[in-house]
Parts: sequence; C-alpha cells; structure tokens
Amino acid sequence: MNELLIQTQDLHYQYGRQKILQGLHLHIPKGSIYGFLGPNGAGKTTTIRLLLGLLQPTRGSIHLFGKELELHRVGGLQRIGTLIETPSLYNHLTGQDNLEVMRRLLGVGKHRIDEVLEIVRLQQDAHRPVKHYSLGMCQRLGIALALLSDPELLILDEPTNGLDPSGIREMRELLISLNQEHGKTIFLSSHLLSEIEKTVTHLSILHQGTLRFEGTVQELHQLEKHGHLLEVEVSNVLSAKEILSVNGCAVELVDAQKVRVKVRNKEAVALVNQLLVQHGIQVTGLLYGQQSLEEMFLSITTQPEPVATETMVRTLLTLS
Ligand SMILES: Nc1ncnc2c1ncn2[C@@H]1O[C@H](COP(=O)(O)OP(=O)(O)OP(=O)(O)O)[C@@H](O)[C@H]1O
Repeated sequence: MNELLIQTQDLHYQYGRQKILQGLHLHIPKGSIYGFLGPNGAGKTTTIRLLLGLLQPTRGSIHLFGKELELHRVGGLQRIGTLIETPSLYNHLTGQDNLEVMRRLLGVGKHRIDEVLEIVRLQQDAHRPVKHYSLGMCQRLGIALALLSDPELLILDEPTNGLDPSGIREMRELLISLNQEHGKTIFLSSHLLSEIEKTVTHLSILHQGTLRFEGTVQELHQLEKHGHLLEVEVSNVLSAKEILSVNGCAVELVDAQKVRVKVRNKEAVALVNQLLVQHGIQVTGLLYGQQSLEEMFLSITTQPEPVATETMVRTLLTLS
C-alpha cells in the first residue's frame, strides 16, 4: 500500500484573514479507508473542497493519483466519486430515477444503475420516491450516485452524520465492502472517532487547522498505550494543579478532591506523587488507568499541553 492517491504538502488555506488550514501534509494510500477526523470547525470540509479543486490553496500543493491537481484537474477528478454531507436528490423522483438523471449526465451504460443499487443494497426500494427514504437510505443513494462512474477513490464528507446506530452500522458495512470487495480507496471525514474507528485502516486528526496525528489505526493504538491518565486525590486541588502545570504536566481538575494528569508510564506516577509531596501537598489516593481511543481523541483535540514523561518530571524534580 505504498502508492498515494492523495498527497498534500504544506497545505494552507485562509478565508480572508482567517487562517483555516496550516501546513497539512496528508498521505492517503491506495487501498485504504482513511478517516479524516476533527471536531466541528476544524477545517475538514475546507480540506475536501481544496482536494476537489473547489478552492485554491493559499500555499502548498495537492497531488491526486501522483499528479499535481492544478495541472491535471479534470483527469484527476474523473477518477473520484464524492458525497459532501447530504446528497442533492430529487425528492419526488424514485431512487432509480435519481440515478437515471445522473447516469445520462455522465454518459455511462444503463447496466450501471442495477450494479450500484446492488452494491448499496437499495434494489428493493429503488422504485419508491426518495421523499419516503430514511436518512440512511438517502446517504446510501448518495453513494450509489458517486459510484456510477466507477471511480477508484471516494471522498465522503461526514457520511454518518445524523444516522442512527443501525444506519451507522449499515454505512460501516457498505464502506468495508466497497473497499474490500470493490477495491475502492475511501477518504471520509467525521467528527466522531467512535463512528469510524471500526471502519478505517488509516486516520488523521485535525485540530484548529493543524494535523495532530496521521498514521494507521495500529499506530494510534500504540500511542494509546503510551497515554495514561492518573487521577490524584489531594489535600488541595488548586495548589496541586498549579504545581503540576508549572512543572509542565497536562493537568485538569476532576472535582474538589481530585486532579487528572496525563502520564506516559507507570514510573511517572511515583514522580508526580513525589513532586506534590515535596511541595507540601498531601496525596491521599492515586488511580492509574489507560486512555481509551475516544479519550485520546478528545484530549488531542481539546488540550494542546504535553503529556508528562518520566524524564520531564524527573528533570523538574531535580530542578525544584
Ligand atoms: N465560506 C466561508 N467563509 C468564511 N469562513 C468559513 C467559510 N466556510 C467555512 N468557514 C470557517 O472555516 C472554519 C472551518 O470550517 P469547515 O467547514 O472546514 O470545518 P469542518 O471541520 O468541516 O466542520 P463541520 O464539521 O462543522 O462542517 C470554520 O471556522 C468556519 O467558520
């Protein structure tokens, strides 16, 4: 999986004076299901618009299928199917007729309609007006429309947004089958890790226009192993928070008795304890646990502070 279908280098974008994206280096390998994660307003849709040539980068470059987008826009975009949020559908027409309208525009063979209906499992409902479809069915029809031209790459903006748990499961199964049985590379954005965690092979995390992580799901799990949370029960939470923060630890208040500190490993637990005791804080409890992927995503996208490492705390202890 070394060939990259999308690659961006130092991608920047600003709306007027507002900086939206700052220096994105994205690498989407052929054959992957690539999750582009970030909270609302992080810049996901803006990135997708740039990838589709709908906006011009203020700096940096985009390569699609190994060729610079600016120079090979039409050729590149012909190989991509898109679904940007909810699809534009003719509600009074049936699913089949919506596909027929698009088929004629694209000039693809009639047989393709049955093929895509089968892929998205809408054959049974193909002759019902779209106004009677559930949101999940509309999303699947949107994907069927994107598949009509048999593209190699699908770019989907928040395809699970607003779906109920069964709609999310159906979408997950569809994406996996498109990838594994039909050979499609899929780039999808989402603001919820839990909705795409089980689907993606690769992911990146965008926060306020900068990339905080890019790698495989296994690599994120590896990181998770290094991210642990330590809850410390203390005599004075405000002083404890101040001492730990001043010493470079990422710390937050849990309640009137506890603070939560990010630590890399168990060794750092003793050092955090020692640091507090040295400053006259009584430590009455220590609870050490691993961060879930969801907690990690939240901490990556809500807290810019570093994780306390053993070396960092040790250095600070020797300095204090
Ligand atoms: N046309 C525009 N003019 C000015 N600012 C814009 C425009 N479109 C988006 N923005 C701003 O750019 C930032 C990123 O928006 P974007 O839609 O890319 O984020 P997102 O990650 O897709 O979030 P969401 O999931 O809420 O759509 C936001 O602060 C948004 O207000």
